Amino acid sequence: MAAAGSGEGAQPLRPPQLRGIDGKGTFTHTSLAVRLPSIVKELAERLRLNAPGVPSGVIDELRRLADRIAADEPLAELKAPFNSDYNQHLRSAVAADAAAAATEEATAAAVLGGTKGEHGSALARGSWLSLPWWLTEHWAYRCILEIVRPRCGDDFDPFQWHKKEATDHALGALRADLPTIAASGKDLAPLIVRSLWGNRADLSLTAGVVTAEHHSATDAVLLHDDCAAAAPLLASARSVVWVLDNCGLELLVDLAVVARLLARGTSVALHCKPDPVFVSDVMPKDIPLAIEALRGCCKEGAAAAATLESAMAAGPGAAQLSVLAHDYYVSPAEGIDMPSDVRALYAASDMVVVKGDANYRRVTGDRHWSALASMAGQVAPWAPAPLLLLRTLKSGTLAGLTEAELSAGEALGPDWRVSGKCGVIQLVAAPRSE
Ligand SMILES: O=P(O)(O)OC[C@@]1(O)O[C@H](CO)[C@@H](O)[C@@H]1O
Repeated sequence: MAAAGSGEGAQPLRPPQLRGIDGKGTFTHTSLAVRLPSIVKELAERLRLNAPGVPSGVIDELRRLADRIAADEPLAELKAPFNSDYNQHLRSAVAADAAAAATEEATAAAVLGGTKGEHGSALARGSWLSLPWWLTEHWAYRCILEIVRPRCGDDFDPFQWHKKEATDHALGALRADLPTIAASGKDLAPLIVRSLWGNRADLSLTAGVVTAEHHSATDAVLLHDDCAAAAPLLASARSVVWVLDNCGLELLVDLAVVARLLARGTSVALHCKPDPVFVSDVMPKDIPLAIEALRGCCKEGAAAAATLESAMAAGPGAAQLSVLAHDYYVSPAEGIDMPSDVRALYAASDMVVVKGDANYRRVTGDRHWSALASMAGQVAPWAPAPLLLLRTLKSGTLAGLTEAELSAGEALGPDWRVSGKCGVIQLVAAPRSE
């Protein structure tokens, strides 16, 4: 087990983070070597076709970025002032890997009589595949911003066409869902389950191509279900932080569910990304657009939109809706290292709903936990409030399962952890520290 990344000495030991060099054939390797370059290439192509105002130099640079990732080049420090905080993450990771590589090399040399340790020398590369995936994936989106912002403007969202398309595609499924969501009663379990499966419809899984394939949950497998404990806790919550994930069906369903919470008197703070990342992740400007889509969808959508808007304007004493975009959510920081202001907001709420795969990876630190590791005891004992993790499995990190759940997952075939077919509803209720 490796020591905690940037944490202080008192932190418990944690397993290593996922990396492309975990091996050919691993999802992490394929995701970095193939999928990420295709996301960037697809973006370049979309901008060429959809955004005539985007200079051709931007398109060319995006293509070159895709090639650099595919060629597993070493990461270079970012240059734009808005990216300056990120370089510290890179420097720490490179320094930690250089130290680990030196140890591995020495061990391999001693054990193998002078032969170099392959993993050790790979670790020392400081490249897309060798550095922690959690860092390199964020890095790719910072590089994209560094290419587009100077020439397209600070507010330019290169994924705006993806997001619009995902929203348009979602309307049919949404129309079918909204009456059920609007008619939900005291038991919030069905709303929790609906919000979970909204996370299947995600664009980075399909490398930026919008499909309707994941809009239905009929073939989905709920591997771990803490609804029985989570639903009453959510029902009694006075204030909830809701960490959003993707635009499209997921955001639309989540807003409809949030409208139900507001109608019950629960205040909700929506937390989202300040910058465009992971293709379709929600930024503040996407929320009014989603509310408009809800309004135009059907009468239940219009009612939800009205509830959301009046809660945004509500004063003290009424259920309020607020939106916060925080840099934490676009940084490669792990949950254990969350900034103190985010920690305080979590601690002041009765529950934090954490949506999706990437936000789950942040909670686990994107580490190689045993799937049987205890969420509250080992993975996230630092949680300042009960966390409700609603995640479809689209990447390797996983914890908090029972032996039976692990066997059930394994019985589904080799890609059960990454295919988006399985979901988990996990309540992480570590003892509160007050
Ligand atoms: O957070 P989401 O939208 O659920 O999923 C995002 C994500 O799954 O997309 C890729 C899919 O494998 C991963 O890099 C990343 O974690």
